Amino acid sequence: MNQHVAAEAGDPVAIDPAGSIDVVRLVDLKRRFGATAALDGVSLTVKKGEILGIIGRSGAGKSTLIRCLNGLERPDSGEVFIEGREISRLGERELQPLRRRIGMVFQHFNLLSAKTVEDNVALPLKIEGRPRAERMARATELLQLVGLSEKAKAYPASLSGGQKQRVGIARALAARPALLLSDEATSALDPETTRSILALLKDINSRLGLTILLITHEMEVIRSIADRVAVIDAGRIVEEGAVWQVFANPKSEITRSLLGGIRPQLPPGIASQLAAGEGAETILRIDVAGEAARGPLLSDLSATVPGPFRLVHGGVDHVQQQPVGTLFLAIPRAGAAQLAQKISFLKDRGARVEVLGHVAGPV
Ligand SMILES: Nc1ncnc2c1ncn2[C@@H]1O[C@H](COP(=O)(O)OP(=O)(O)OP(=O)(O)O)[C@@H](O)[C@H]1O
Repeated sequence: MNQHVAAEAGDPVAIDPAGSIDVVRLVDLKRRFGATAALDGVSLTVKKGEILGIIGRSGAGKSTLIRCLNGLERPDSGEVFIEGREISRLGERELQPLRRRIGMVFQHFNLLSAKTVEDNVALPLKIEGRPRAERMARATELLQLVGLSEKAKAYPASLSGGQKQRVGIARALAARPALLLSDEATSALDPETTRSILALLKDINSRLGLTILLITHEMEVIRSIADRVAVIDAGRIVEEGAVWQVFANPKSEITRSLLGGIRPQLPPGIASQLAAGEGAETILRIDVAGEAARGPLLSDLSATVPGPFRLVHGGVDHVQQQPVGTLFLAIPRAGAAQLAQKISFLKDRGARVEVLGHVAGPV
């Protein structure tokens, strides 16, 4: 049963019946456009202080989700709680103070070209009617935070893309939001600038405890700074979890495909030779993560189970300080008798093992 409290604007706003203190909680959100289900029952939470990444391909429903979050779109059904308050059925007047709890960072920065950097940063406070001295003091503080103090009097046209995005981040923080919503904030930037902007977001998250919702179509962005990831496809959350666990063990095809570019894959030249049945070598894929990846897996395999094997491709990556490895081994026919033993040894050590097939000759 919903209780009611007075919102800042003075109108009744339903508070989360679950008594949740999550910054965002979406419950079974649905929104159709004709025959298209842009959101088809999305439920998720963003906890205070965490960085949640939402990833999906074009058309997955990310923009519709953002518009429901900031009240620009009304869901057909379901609930949107921001800091425990249900916002999806509020009018414009009631929405305004709640909307200020979300600071937005955009792909194309959306800075005002006729205003200086410091005036851009202070804009949300001007809209709130704060006095100029307070606005400028906050802009100075924020420009220092994002490393752009010397550009306070510059105009956006004189800034690089990365500097513009730093201004965008500073502006998003001006009104001390509960949530920073980053909508493809690094998609227009080169890889090095992307890394520096992501490092800045992570730094702000750690230093200020700021909650961040990252919307992206790039797994590399998720990998760099998110704590948790939710994968959206055709309006549904198809997978959700700690980033390193989703990297280590993706459950859905779409997640595997989004990871494709940054997780080791069997080189196409070898993959194209794979066949079922007999061959000179059997190719195994071994996925191992966390504790299981910390031990001397291959040397123990060699010492415990007789018969040769060869490392064909792969490596160990680190995601959220956890090792996440994928190795491709070739077992020559001479070692085929011990293949089952090798597989069960690896599985006992917590690895996932898949026989990909056989190749006619050494690859
Ligand atoms: N106003 C609208 N009218 C009709 N269809 C819409 C509308 N908004 C979104 N859609 C459809 O809903 C689906 C989800 O769209 P949405 O823009 O939310 O996806 P997205 O993940 O943000 O994609 P992109 O990354 O390309 O921006 C798509 O099939 C889209 O065509």
